[in-house]
Amino acid sequence: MSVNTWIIVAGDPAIGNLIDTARSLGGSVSVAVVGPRAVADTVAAAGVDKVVWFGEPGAVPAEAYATVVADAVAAATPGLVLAANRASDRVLLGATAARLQAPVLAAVSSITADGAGLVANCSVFGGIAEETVTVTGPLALLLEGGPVPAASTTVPVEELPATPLGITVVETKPSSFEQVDLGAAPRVVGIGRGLKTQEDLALINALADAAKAEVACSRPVAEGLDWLGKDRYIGVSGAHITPDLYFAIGISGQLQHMVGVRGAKTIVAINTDPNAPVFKEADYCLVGDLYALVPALTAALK
Ligand SMILES: Cc1cc2nc3c(=O)[nH]c(=O)nc-3n(C[C@H](O)[C@H](O)[C@H](O)COP(=O)(O)OP(=O)(O)OC[C@H]3O[C@@H](n4cnc5c(N)ncnc54)[C@H](O)[C@@H]3O)c2cc1C
Repeated sequence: MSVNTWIIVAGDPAIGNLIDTARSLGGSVSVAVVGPRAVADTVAAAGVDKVVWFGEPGAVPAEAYATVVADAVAAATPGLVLAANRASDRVLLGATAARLQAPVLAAVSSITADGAGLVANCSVFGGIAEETVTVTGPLALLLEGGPVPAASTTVPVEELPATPLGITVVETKPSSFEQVDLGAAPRVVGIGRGLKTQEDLALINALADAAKAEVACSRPVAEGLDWLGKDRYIGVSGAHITPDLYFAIGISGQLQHMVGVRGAKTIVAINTDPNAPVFKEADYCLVGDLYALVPALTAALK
């Protein structure tokens, strides 16, 4: 059984993982885009079959398009609707699922189609257990976005006239931390409580620059120590990432952290404790002091 899928995008075209998931089910892959035209153009070149775009949003937040997106996607009667696990995307997916009377699942590790419907494996209790569910009607899934793929073909962007709901952005103030979308990063350097001072983040930033990576952290570094923004911590209550390469540096590797990096293709861990749990899940285990190993790695990468 093949399944026709719609992907909903609210301003961030990082949907590589969603396209792979949709393609694995064999049906058509269509995308509904809310946001600037450039986002629709990027998605149209990412290896999908159809892209619809709801026009320039101006000062209107993506959430204002919830009903028009829900109506357009529901009219196509998809078997599956996907969105990346980001704030605005979640709102649009929820509205569409309600319109389709479809259940919404999050933390899904795999999805397949059999003769009767869809079968999803979902991680539950913070990754301690996995639940298998079957769904006979349409289904909506929240997944990690993944880097946007570059495909060889581009499809035309179809513009749909849309009247958004009455919400307007009147002011935007930047937070004191630089925002980051870890889900779209191909390489991530994660730092934990093995770092002694905030000033020592300079070592981590230098490695990230050399590796062309984003900097992330364990939860205590962002909540408690407050050395990095809360959008930079990874784990069950933080970001779930799917990079090609993840460095776990001075991170013990507790379950609550590791469930956020299980989608990483390669994990390199640095820890002074040879029995640190992180080494059970790492592909490359460097037992040693981060203050010696990180500068050495940075120099080697340069
Ligand atoms: C409900 C709940 C939700 C949670 N959600 C999250 C979450 O989403 N994300 C998350 O990260 N955590 C989460 N936690 C916290 C989690 O359980 C761990 O406490 C946390 O991940 C530990 O962070 P850490 O590895 O940085 O620190 P630690 O566990 O203190 O580990 C520090 C590590 O650094 C090593 N080290 C020390 N010095 C050096 C050195 N010089 N060189 C190299 N290595 C060194 C140590 O050997 C140690 O392994 C959650 C906890 C709860 C209860």
